[in-house]
Amino acid sequence: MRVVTAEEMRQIDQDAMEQYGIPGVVLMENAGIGVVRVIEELIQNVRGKVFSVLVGKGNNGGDGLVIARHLHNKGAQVKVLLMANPSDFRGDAKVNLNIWEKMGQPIYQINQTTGINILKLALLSTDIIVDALYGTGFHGEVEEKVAKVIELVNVSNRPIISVDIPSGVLADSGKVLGACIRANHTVTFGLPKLGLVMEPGASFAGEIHVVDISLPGKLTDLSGSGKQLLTLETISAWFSPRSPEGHKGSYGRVLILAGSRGMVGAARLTAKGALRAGAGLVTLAVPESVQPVAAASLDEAMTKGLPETGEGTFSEDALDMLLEYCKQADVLALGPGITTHPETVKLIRTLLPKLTIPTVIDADGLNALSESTDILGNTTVPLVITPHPGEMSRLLNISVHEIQDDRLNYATVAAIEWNLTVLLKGAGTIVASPGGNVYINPTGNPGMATGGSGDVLTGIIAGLLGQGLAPEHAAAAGAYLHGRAGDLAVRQLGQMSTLAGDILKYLPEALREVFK
Ligand SMILES: NC(=O)C1=CN([C@@H]2O[C@H](COP(=O)(O)OP(=O)(O)OC[C@H]3O[C@@H](n4cnc5c(N)ncnc54)[C@H](O)[C@@H]3O)[C@@H](O)[C@H]2O)[C@@H](O)CC1
Ligand SMILES: [K+]
Repeated sequence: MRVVTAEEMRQIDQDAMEQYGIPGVVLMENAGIGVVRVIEELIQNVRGKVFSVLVGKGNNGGDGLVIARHLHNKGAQVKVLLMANPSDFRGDAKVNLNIWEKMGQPIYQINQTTGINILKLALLSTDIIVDALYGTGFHGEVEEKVAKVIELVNVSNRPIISVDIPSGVLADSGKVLGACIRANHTVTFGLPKLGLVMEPGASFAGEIHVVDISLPGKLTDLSGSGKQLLTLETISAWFSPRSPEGHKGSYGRVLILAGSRGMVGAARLTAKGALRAGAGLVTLAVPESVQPVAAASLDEAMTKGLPETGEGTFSEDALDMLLEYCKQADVLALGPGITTHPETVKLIRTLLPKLTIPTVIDADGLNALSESTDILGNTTVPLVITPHPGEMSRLLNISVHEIQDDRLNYATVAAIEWNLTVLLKGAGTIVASPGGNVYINPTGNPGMATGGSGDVLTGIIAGLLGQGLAPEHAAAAGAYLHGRAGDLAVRQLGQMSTLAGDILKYLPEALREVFK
């Protein structure tokens, strides 16, 4: 599903008005009706219920006034609480304020000194709160007066429905710089805004409902490159059912370069990730002394032992054998558990320019390249890199804080600069393609922050690449399925006890949903 910035949404609204002649007041009417419809789906009958509608001076407040009118017409008792002076209203919002006034309905101004007491009283007898203070036009931080209102609303213990976006969330980033409405539901118009799918905005938004406000499909369609929220529907379109004539060679021969003495588990988890994701054949290459251990509990994969250093990590001498194995594989995944031993680092740096097959690079595979990222940009094969913010910080040579502050931008810039697919881990994993596409993943939970979880993801992506998914689709579907499997695992096992191996166990269930 396409997601947009405030500016993109404003442009779409403007095009609807100017190119198609749809009056703004019609869009606002549709928006308000859309919210009321969602409310009716949630509580069936609004008759007799008491609503407090918080109204700001912009168009978001205008939507609030349409909502107030329709709720009133349906028999609800509605209190309009204005966080502005009536003289501040303009355009379509002013039209709707005038209608409300002409209906003889009361307006309570809560922007005055006595406002807080009026609000407290109103909230006491309120069943449901509608938040139409700020929408996509909001910038910066709410002022102190508004912050007090928001705090009262948040502790009122009443269900809160936010209009378009919770007031206080920045529409383009999901950032919350001060006070912010914590909604149970957010009804957003036309297309979801980025701030609703990126943290912390996503957590403030509660359940998201996207309603149609009659914007022409041509304006909202996802054409060319763009930003998408990953949904089951999105990723399902990238998979096709297996042909009855398929054999193991049809589903990809995946070679995995992973592990070291003391980190054999990382290698096995990667191999199992690829297998569970449907790879036809998996070969796991590990330092030679740990090969028996790697093979011991990995019935379905082949293993190879490669020359190693005294510390049990891959040595430079592994290069020729590795290149030979690559000739018999369709995809390579490298990095989990390989350490940053200087010889192993050299091996990775020498290997990269010689690669002949699509490759997924993770963990210490990325750390090996952090001082020579030019190698990444100079490979001739499709690459998918899967850094967590720490690895990304080493690659880009900027702080983790800076990366986390602008995740989408850094992932996009790196993907274009190095001409590869970037999967930036963390809450709301981002996948950016070299062509400028961006996918935001909504699945996953903090229970997945456990050793080995990333190794499983690397394996899944390699497995999907082997089955012919385009690199950006393999990375995006991999992130979605990995997160979904983690969500299913946590449902059974809880956030504290879920292990990486459990993500593997629930992956089949996540994949089954794709083929339902
Ligand atoms: N034609 C359109 O553009 C449509 C817009 N719609 C609604 O309009 C909203 C956008 O409306 P607006 O652009 O008027 O803006 P908003 O209503 O989101 O913003 C409210 C007002 O707050 C001001 N403001 C921004 N940051 C502030 C801060 N930190 N402290 C105090 N005041 C601040 C803005 O200048 C603006 O006047 C959407 O979110 C949506 O709800 C819908 O009615 C559908 C159609
Ligand atoms: K709002």
